[in-house]
Amino acid sequence: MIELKQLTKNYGKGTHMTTALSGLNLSVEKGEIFGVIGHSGAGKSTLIRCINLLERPTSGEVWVGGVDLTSLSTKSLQAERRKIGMIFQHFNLLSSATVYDNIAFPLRLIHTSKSDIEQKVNELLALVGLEEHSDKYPAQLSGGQKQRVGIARALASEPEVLLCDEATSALDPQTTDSILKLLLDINKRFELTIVLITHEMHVIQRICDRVAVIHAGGIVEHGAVTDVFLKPKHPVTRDFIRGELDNSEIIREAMNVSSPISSRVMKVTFLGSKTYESILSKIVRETGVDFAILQGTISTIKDTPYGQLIVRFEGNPDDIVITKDRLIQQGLEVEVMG
Ligand SMILES: Nc1ncnc2c1ncn2[C@@H]1O[C@H](COP(=O)(O)OP(=O)(O)OP(=O)(O)O)[C@@H](O)[C@H]1O
Repeated sequence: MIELKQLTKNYGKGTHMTTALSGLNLSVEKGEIFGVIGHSGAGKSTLIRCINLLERPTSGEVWVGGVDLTSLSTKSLQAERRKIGMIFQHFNLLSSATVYDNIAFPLRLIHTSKSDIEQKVNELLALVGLEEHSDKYPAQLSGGQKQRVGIARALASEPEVLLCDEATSALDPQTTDSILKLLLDINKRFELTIVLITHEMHVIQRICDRVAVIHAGGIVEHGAVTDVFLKPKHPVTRDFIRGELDNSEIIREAMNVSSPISSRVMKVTFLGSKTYESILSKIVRETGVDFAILQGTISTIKDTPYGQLIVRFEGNPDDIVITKDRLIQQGLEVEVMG
């Protein structure tokens, strides 16, 4: 659906030049929710603004729905842009227009009839749960309500792609959750492809199918959220996950515990239905190894349950190896940490 090829964006010239994106490649499938995460200054905003050419790349190609946007005339680009909606961190609503008129705005631009506008805006108001607020002005709304208007406005021209530029960063956790639920709902209902940028891993964990980690203008790691989240490879990814699954301190302490018999610390990861099975207890009963759980998390990544335990196994060294092998045979991920 979206393909970015060798995308480079430089701001300024000569000694004042900043390279925001450097030969970046990225591919987003139709109907998925794709997250891009990165620290401040990594190039997230530049990247998302290049997808609808709000920012024109210095070089490279931007393919959306089989069309290279960088090759189009201004008029053709305007038509293609209608297929791409966008929402913003600070909502970007027209402050002097009512909720109704904000949502109607893109439809008036393309000369939609008054009755069609009325029907469409009412549908969208119901979709985002703002039927009661259509005559209010943005200043009379909460942050979450403003973002709902932003979403309704973005959907008015029935786009195939929705770009979300830090759409929940200005909202409190509860409101963030309700907006993320709404995005999930419209993704399913309209098979809408969603690309979002964020610096918050929990946003990715909650709704994204795949994720790319951006650092210094390039993608350093990408894949299914379950893979990237549970088996991070790049230091920047590990950095983001540290807040969610921090186990460095507890492992350091566990290493210092002196034990009369041999012991190994392992990270055991369960995914999907295995999260709820009693695999660990069955295996240690057979191998005769004891264990202490040093840390444990059970949560979900989008709809997929997962569990991650940091376990110290104690016993005969051969039996500990057999325990590890059996866990792997049962389809669990095991990483020996020390
Ligand atoms: N209009 C501009 N002129 C000059 N430099 C810019 C411009 N916009 C962005 N940059 C620079 O490009 C780099 C990437 O910025 P960008 O805003 O894309 O990063 P970001 O990951 O979105 O950061 P943040 O999360 O802080 O918004 C930064 O070094 C930034 O200073």
